[in-house]
Amino acid sequence: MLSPSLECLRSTGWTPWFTSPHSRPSGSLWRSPSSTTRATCRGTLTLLQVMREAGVHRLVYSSSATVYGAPQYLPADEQHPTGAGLTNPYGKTKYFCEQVMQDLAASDKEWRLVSLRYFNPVGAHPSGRIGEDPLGPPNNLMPFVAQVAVGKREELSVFGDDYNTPDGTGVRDYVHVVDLAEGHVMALDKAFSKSFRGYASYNLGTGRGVSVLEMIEAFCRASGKPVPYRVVGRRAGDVASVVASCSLAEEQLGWRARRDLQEMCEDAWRWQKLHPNGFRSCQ
Ligand SMILES: O=c1ccn([C@@H]2O[C@H](COP(=O)(O)OP(=O)(O)O[C@H]3O[C@H](CO)[C@H](O)[C@H](O)[C@H]3O)[C@@H](O)[C@H]2O)c(=O)[nH]1
Repeated sequence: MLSPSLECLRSTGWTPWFTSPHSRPSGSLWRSPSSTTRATCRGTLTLLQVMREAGVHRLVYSSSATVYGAPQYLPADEQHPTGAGLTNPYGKTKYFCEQVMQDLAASDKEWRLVSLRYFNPVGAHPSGRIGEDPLGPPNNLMPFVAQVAVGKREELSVFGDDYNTPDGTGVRDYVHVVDLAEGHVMALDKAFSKSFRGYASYNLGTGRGVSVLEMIEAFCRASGKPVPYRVVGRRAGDVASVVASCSLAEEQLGWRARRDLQEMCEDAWRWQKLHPNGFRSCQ
């Protein structure tokens, strides 16, 4: 099983490797906890093992703000405790993988491991040619809102309006996928910088909290379409608010999110409008 990957790593020589965040389950964060654990943990452990065998020691890792669980303070910086009070199995797997990488870096000075803690990636490429194409009903907020706006779904279920937030709905730190992509380029520079060894994690967000209702409003403005919604009960594993402090990424990677909520909605809408059936519309 390891040989093709090993060959691939050897042939690319020094190229660092990313792990995909796609090990996130497509349904609820609680669905199939064993397959989530298998995909995230086994995938990461296998990759690290193959990298070591191939003599490749640089990695930019896709982690998640879920490692902070229900945050004890906001905005959450990288010093915020991780692993305590994790609210779903996905968060536990990301926490575990971060711990493994820290141990690895402590045991062998060759490693240069950069973990990026994504907050809530949304939006699409501004060309409208690359976007999110969930299989089945979207689990995440923005793709669901986009599918309601384009008429594929009747209404959005808002999961709870009794949180301790300004309008009672969940608050998240949404970050444009192109900003996120740029963060990876900066992280690569870090992994290759002469002064860096070991392990480091960085938050990638905007530092701005947006509620579910604010997101609906912004999307209606960007699309010119109505987004009917109905408030239902809370979703298991959700927390009230998660907002990033991104000053470490700015200081050490030179990265800062530059795109605002309106741009996130406009780009997501362009993709959705041009490709109502996702990549199947491209054929
Ligand atoms: O149909 C929906 C979907 C979501 N929400 C609400 O919208 C907010 C955002 O929910 P998402 O599912 O879009 O995102 P999460 O915050 O649950 O999870 C995301 O952020 C996490 C970090 O905080 C992880 O990175 C995870 O992989 C990523 O999907 C939450 O308040 C949620 O309750 C709804 O009201 N209705």
